[in-house]
Amino acid sequence: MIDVVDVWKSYKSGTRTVDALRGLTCHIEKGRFAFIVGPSGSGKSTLLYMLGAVDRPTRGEILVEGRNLIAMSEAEQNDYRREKVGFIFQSFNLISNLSAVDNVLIPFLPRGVTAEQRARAVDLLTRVGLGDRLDHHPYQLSGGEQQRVAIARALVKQPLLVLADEPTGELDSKTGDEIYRILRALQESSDTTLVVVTHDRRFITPRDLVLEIQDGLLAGDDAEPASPHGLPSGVSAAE
Ligand SMILES: Nc1ncnc2c1ncn2[C@@H]1O[C@H](COP(=O)(O)OP(=O)(O)OP(=O)(O)O)[C@@H](O)[C@H]1O
Repeated sequence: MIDVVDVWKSYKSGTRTVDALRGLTCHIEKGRFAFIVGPSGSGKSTLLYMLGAVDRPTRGEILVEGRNLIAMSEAEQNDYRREKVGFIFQSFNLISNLSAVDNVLIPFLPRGVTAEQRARAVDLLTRVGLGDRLDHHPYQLSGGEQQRVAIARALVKQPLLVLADEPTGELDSKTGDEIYRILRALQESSDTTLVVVTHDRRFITPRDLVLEIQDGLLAGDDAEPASPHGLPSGVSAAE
């Protein structure tokens, strides 16, 4: 479902160029729980945001269900992000003057919310354990509860892909466990593909895909030319 082929991302800062990704190739099957791990500065978030068409690679291809994100126009990329991708951020990014249910409905606000969409938002909030907090505002919710609202918001449009950047980074470890339990339950009950950047490997199970990044490449790919074919050696999938 997702094919990343020989992707480079270079940032210019002053006279220096930083190659955040250096010809990275990987494959993520539909419905997988995939973790992007690796040292700080290795390119994890850069890869995640490329998958969400938040930014364009300098070179390479990113195919999502056969469509090349890089060849899309700005308008097509906006549609892709709006319709196909749910984002979960470390800092929740809720709107403070909206209730929990209205925060979940944010993706639909520009075009008007239907009764079916509202019902889906209420159902998702109930499934993440916030059925009795629908009208609470973010300041009335704990960090873990706010992240649960953000998870419901990411899933309400039934996206193809959910991208999470350190979703438990601002939470204590017990709350973090709870967030991963919820993410996993929601992911297993749908065919959504979930890609999570994390420093915390506690949540990885043998069923998950682990993309280990080092220096802008999958670990182990350093000595090899990036190839659009074959299984990159940094991919481990214990199935
Ligand atoms: N907008 C930017 N401009 C210049 N350099 C950038 C930019 N974004 C990222 N970089 C650089 O690209 C490299 C990879 O950054 P990235 O954020 O993807 O790493 P990361 O693995 O997610 O790190 P962390 O775990 O610390 O969040 C780093 O050297 C970073 O400084």
